[in-house]
Amino acid sequence: MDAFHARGWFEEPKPQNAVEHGIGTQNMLQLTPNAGIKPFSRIFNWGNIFPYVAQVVRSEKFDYRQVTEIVHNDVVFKHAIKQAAEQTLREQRYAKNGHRLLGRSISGDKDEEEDAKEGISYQQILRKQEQRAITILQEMGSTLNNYLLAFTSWLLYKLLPCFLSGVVTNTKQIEMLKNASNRAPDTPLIFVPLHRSHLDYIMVTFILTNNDIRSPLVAAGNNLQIPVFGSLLRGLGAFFIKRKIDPVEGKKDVLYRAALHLYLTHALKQGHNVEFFIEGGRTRTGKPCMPKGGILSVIVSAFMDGSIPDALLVPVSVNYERLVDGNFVREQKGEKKVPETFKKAISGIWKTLNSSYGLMRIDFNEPYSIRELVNSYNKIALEDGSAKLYKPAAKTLQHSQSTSSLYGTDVVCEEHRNLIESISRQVVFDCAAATSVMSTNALAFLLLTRYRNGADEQLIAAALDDLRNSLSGCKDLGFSGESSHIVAYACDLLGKGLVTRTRDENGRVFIRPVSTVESYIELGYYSNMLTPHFALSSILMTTFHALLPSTNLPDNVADHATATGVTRKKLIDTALENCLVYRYEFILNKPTQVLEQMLQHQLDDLLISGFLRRPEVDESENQASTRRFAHNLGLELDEDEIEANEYKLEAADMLFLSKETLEQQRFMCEVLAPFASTYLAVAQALQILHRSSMLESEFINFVINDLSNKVKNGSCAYAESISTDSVRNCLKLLEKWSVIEVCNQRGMRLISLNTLYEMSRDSLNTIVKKIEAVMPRFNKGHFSQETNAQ
Ligand SMILES: CCCCCCCCCCCCCCCC(=O)SCCNC(=O)CCNC(=O)[C@H](O)C(C)(C)COP(=O)(O)OP(=O)(O)OC[C@H]1O[C@@H](n2cnc3c(N)ncnc32)[C@H](O)[C@@H]1OP(=O)(O)O
Repeated sequence: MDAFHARGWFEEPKPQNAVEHGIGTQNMLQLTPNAGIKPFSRIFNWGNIFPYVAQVVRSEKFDYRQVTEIVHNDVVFKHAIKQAAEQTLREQRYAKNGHRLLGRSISGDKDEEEDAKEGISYQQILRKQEQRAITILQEMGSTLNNYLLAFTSWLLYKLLPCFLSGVVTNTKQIEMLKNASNRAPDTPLIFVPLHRSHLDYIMVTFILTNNDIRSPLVAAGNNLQIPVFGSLLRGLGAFFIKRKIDPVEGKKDVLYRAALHLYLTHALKQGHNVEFFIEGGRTRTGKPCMPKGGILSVIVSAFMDGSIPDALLVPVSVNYERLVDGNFVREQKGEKKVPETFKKAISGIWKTLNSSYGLMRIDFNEPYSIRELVNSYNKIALEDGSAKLYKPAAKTLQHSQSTSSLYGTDVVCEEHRNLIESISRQVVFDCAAATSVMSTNALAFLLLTRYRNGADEQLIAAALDDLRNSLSGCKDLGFSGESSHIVAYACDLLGKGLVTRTRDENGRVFIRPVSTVESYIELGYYSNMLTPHFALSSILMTTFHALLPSTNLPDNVADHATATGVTRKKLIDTALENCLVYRYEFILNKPTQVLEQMLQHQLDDLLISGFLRRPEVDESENQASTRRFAHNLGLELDEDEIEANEYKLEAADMLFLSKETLEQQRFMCEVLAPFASTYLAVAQALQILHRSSMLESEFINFVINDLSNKVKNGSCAYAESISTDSVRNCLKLLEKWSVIEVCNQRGMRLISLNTLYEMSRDSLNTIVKKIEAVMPRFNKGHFSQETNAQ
């Protein structure tokens, strides 16, 4: 194992500790930058003997101000309490009298008399709302303090090495953050990590604290408010929020919204850094989830209304060789999430301490300035001439509601929504793109896309070499060294539950995935880290094969070559449509990138790599472009000439199958095939909604059971297609396409077919066909010919 290198770490392999420092990266578990600093130069430096104690004692202490009191005294909060009381009063009157009395004023003497007769008291309601406001703030507020941070930090120095071989980060990135916070101390840092594990937020705070950067307040779901741990997290920076902000769909919880809005705004004003998980929870699939906009909208509003001069959004990428919190297989199979409890937390910690998870990699990416983001959004809006410009308020808004955030006007204006959505998609895209690929990601990806039935270790190592070549320059690799060693190392980390390694009588090692549904789903989690990177190529390859005419053309067809090719335009147009199928599954481009251009680039790359073939035309590229130019100008040509030219143009733009790379093409198609299978199963299941609506959860269970049966009887080749998350994403797509309607009845989501699809079976078949277009044609197309030939 000593030849294996985690990137930039194992320059001088040491058997006792697999991690070595490399250029630019550091193992944070071994770094105690403050330990060697003597407070008084003449005194004996005990820091050299107790480096961890010295580190935490000597690290910089900050003034972490409490903000609940400030929020409580804010006039806007008092106004929100009144608003909430009036809302309740109206509801109570409605419950007693129906809409007859809805128009009544809140506090006229006569109305109060009427209310008293019906047993309704506004003053009592107001007192209850005041009480509720205090409870909300108490439950929300963080009690971040230096002493608890220091003690926990010391404990982590001792405990983390028990189960992690290292926490790798780039020291330049830390320097960049320090400089940013020193240069503009009144500009808060907003850390936005993609969420994989509970260790994410622990490590972000640990690294910042130990590098003398202000620890952030972290938005934590209130399901983590469990005994003991809840208070600990609160003292370490957590401020608790409801995961679903409005308990009743369609009715805004104004008081809660105001509390969260004001808590965050005042925290930023008081100089706190903030961290939040923009996906709203840990990814269950290994690939990023679609972002949520609530917290970000408050931060942008704080800049807009002049509460803060700017804020720096720091996208944080986190990855693990082996996920510390176990896996999400149960949830993907449709079983309910087990709630967080004290017992579960303790047993989780115990299990973690007794296991080995390899390396954790954490990257603090280049920050975005909110000010700059808003400016560039405005620039685009100006060029477009369509959207409204966004301008920060001329002076601080102190007593009015925001017009653009959680607590504000009833409808958040569309421009603001677009701005927040663009920023959040940009951040998620960047975080995902900057996430380092770990050895386990690479191995799982190869096993699932190429060697589902297993392969010789040397073959997998050669495939890993290819993968590393194809990733070089565009993805950061969290490992280095000989591929055969990396494969063996990754197998060990994934463990016997996921992959088996057997040696035959000739001493050759054979590696294969364990063939259970659970192991495929878990391998899918590791593999999916790479899936977004190959998604566009996979869509292009799948679309190309779907568009290729039948393989059984008789040889006497007039122009065989043209008949077995696809025009570039047709390929791009159809691929664009297919990209839309995955709109809730992947963020395929940044808001600043044009998807069509990205597809064109990706297609050029596929051509360069020999996945597709260009025609061998009998004219030079120069001649072709002149012809194209003339065509575009619509120069005068006679009919025959036009026809001949168009034919030549089309022939020059044709793309053909490359028989030499069929195997690689198949691998590329395999990347998205499991998602396509899930989507197809959902589309096919829609018919059970005919003339009857169904609870969304029941429908999801139906699809998951259907997929499980298909996997069992072999009609679905991908056990990892059993994915509740992808079923949900597909339902969002169908809702967007107006195929289904989702309505909320007393907190339960009911789905039914829209009228058009209810009336006509043909329309439903069109949807099935539209989704079938993203299924690779392994059984009908050129791949099956290749298989037949073998
Ligand atoms: C030394 C060592 C120490 C170590 C030890 C450290 C430990 C230190 C702490 C531990 C800490 C634990 C941390 C755990 C990790 C989690 O617990 S992760 C889960 C919790 N965090 C999050 O969810 C953060 C991201 N989520 C959000 O921002 C969500 O929007 C919210 C705020 C939760 C609300 O979600 P929701 O109820 O689903 O509602 P959503 O559809 O998002 O919209 C709500 C409103 O936001 C606004 N909004 C939404 N989208 C937009 C938009 N695009 N534009 C404008 N406004 C928008 C609108 O006002 C919207 O209301 P409507 O106008 O639609 O009615």
